[in-house]
Amino acid sequence: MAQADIGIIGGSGLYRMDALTDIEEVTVETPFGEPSDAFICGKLDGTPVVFLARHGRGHRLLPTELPFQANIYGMKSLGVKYLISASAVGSLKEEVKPVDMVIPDQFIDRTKNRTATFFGEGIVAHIAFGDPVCKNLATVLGDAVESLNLEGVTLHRGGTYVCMEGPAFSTKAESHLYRSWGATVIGMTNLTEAKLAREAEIAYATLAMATDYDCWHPDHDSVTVEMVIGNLQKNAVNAQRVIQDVVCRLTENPPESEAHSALKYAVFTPLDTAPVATKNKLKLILEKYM
Ligand SMILES: CSC[C@H]1O[C@H](OP(=O)(O)O)[C@H](O)[C@@H]1O
Ligand SMILES: Nc1ncnc2[nH]cnc12
Repeated sequence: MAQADIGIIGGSGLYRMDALTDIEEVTVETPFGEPSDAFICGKLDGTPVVFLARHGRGHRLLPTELPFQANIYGMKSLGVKYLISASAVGSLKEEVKPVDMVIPDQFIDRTKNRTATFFGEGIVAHIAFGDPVCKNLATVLGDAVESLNLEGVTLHRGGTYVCMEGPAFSTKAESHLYRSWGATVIGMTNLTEAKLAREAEIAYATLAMATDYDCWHPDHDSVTVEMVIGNLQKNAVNAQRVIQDVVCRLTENPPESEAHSALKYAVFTPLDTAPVATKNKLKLILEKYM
């Protein structure tokens, strides 16, 4: 099976990477069910990468329906060590305008209906998640954005991403509440992915691209899909340029990441007495500690 150190998950609007060459579609079977779509393995300027359309090609899956565990497990099984998420978000701050890019360094969990761990069934682990994003990967991502000087795009390094369940957008009361908490952007996917990536010891960072001002903004009564789609295409073009640049930087200088040893002190259950079936299910993730 193809292997790559770098994975890319494309969110709303980003369903393919135009610059990929030597493409091979890989279907991965996982103990956590079917991933969102086939993994698109290929090369970006000569570097092997894996791309996955988060909602599937054709955008078929609701945020709640996303097979987060299978997607991250699939990336792990393809050898991914650095995972970049490209995502559409609503802006919760005046200064973050639509088409701006934010590289969040924190998340607030407002999800209600999804599984955000690989563990359970006899094996307990608690990963550290105080810094949920890989700082070094986020720095490389920010440097890539900065170097490109994209027209009309301001980069915001750091910020808090509220992850809501969806699929409906927020009420005004919720949107104002999140602003009062000092949050920067809102989306429906990245916190769940970041947790699972950390459990799988994959460094994770998000390129969040604003599509709208959510519903708090006095000039916008409600968020509409029309509003979001208007900016998605521009964001998808920009995201591809950023990703190409990031891949080049990661190839030249792969950063260290604390995520790569996240499980070292996280597993509470003695593995020698843990259920064999669960050990087998988690072998890919726990192998180096067994
Ligand atoms: C199409 S607007 C709402 C949708 O867009 C974002 O998806 P993603 O994070 O995959 O880019 C947001 O989280 C919602 O799922
Ligand atoms: N306003 C918003 N709320 C949640 N997810 C979003 N994705 C894009 N815009 C969003």
